[in-house]
Amino acid sequence: MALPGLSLPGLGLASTPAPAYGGPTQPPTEQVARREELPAQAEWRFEAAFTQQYTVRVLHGHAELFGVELATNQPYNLSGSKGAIFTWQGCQLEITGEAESEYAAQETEYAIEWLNLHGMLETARDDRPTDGPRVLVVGPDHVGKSSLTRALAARAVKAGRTPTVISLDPREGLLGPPSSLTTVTVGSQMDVENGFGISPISGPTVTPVKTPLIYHYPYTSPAERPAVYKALLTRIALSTMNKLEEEPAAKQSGMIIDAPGSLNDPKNGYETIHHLISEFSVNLIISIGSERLYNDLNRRYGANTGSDGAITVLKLSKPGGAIERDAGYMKQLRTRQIRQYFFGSSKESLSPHSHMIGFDDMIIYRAKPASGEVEKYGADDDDYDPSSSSPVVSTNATFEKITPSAAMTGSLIVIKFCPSSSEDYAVRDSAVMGYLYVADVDEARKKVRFLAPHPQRWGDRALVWAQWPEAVADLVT
Ligand SMILES: Nc1ncnc2c1ncn2[C@@H]1O[C@H](COP(=O)(O)OP(=O)(O)OP(=O)(O)O)[C@@H](O)[C@H]1O
Repeated sequence: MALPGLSLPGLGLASTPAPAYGGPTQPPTEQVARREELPAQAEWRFEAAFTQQYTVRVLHGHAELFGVELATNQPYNLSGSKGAIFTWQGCQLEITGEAESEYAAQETEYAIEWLNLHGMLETARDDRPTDGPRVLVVGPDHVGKSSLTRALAARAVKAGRTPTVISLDPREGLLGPPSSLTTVTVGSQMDVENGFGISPISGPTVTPVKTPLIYHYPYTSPAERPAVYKALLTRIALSTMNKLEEEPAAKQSGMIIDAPGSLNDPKNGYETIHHLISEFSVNLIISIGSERLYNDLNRRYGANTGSDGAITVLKLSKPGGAIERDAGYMKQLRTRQIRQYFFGSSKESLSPHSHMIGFDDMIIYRAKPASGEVEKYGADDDDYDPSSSSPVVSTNATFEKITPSAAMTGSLIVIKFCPSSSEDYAVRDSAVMGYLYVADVDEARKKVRFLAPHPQRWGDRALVWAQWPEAVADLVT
């Protein structure tokens, strides 16, 4: 079955240009630019829908978006984003377009807390050059954890460091589509519009390369398959630590781990937080937006010394501007991330390639849905042993082999580095080589047409049908 409107050059079908990035936006209309004067330590908070053209330009003074400085006189397209442009000394902005919400705010004490935290990390980096800070950011959903992570990384890069950012929320990808758990050492400044930008696993890039190592967690929440999630954490920690051992400057810069908000749950999340702390030898825990979580962690770790020394637990308040992103917005964000993976961003467009492969020439696995039994936290935890790489018992296998079907149309397929005949645990633990998009499944001719970032085939690798994130029907129009 072909996707409606599928007509991308390279897919062998009639050609019409596909949008290079993002979703469809409203046709540009004549927009009147307006000016906003921000006093010192104020911020311009905005929520622009994906369909709204929204551009901001700094006319005078200095301003930043989550730690990344905006260049004077350059227009930034902030369509489909929510955030705050902050100024330390005051600035004048020129704003063009409509937003769902926009206002100047002066309750910005959080910015000073974040700057102090950066100062504290800098001191730790200078005091212990061979052993940088290992920071875990935890808290409920929508309290600014990812924004803090981004701001700390941006400030560290500005200070000449190369921090490693570890993003562990399967609902939102970093340098990859949702379901990616990413570790990346950041050596160049982030982009105001596109954050961490585009990864080379998406295709050849011209901007300074940030090469991530990506693992795949095929469920929406760690609580769905805690043993699978924990096994991946162990794997990510090991690869990250090994990499940092070879790069003294990155090791000194340390790591910042952005944990999913769903871990803020004593019953279904705390055990995973403890596992995270131990696997990454975390020495600084930042708890945002939850007194209870802070107290629970402080009670357990505040006075403790781990194998590498003391663990500090700090509490930060939730920034006033951090807001809930509803299900509709998150779905659009996921679609945009998938689109960006194949087609690039506003800064840099990519050209994906088409591959037609017969059913018999590939082995595809599907992540088994978490059964009610496994969903209950701990039920599949008994066979989890972080110190061994032995397979999980077959009753708790993560994957099953499937025959391609039309139901896969519009989904992502994950190419793992391991061979297609690997054991269940090896497929689970293997890093991601890249993603494919299922453009079309011809059940009669037993062929699948994939969209891939690169022209060359991937050889004998395990392929995993990702049912999360959900299929995107209009990726190619
Ligand atoms: N000071 C601020 N002003 C305006 N918007 C903000 C501010 N801080 C964060 N936001 C926005 O609020 C939303 C939630 O923030 P963020 O993603 O950092 O939270 P989170 O705790 O990581 O959430 P989640 O756990 O759901 O990923 C984002 O859209 C972010 O851009």
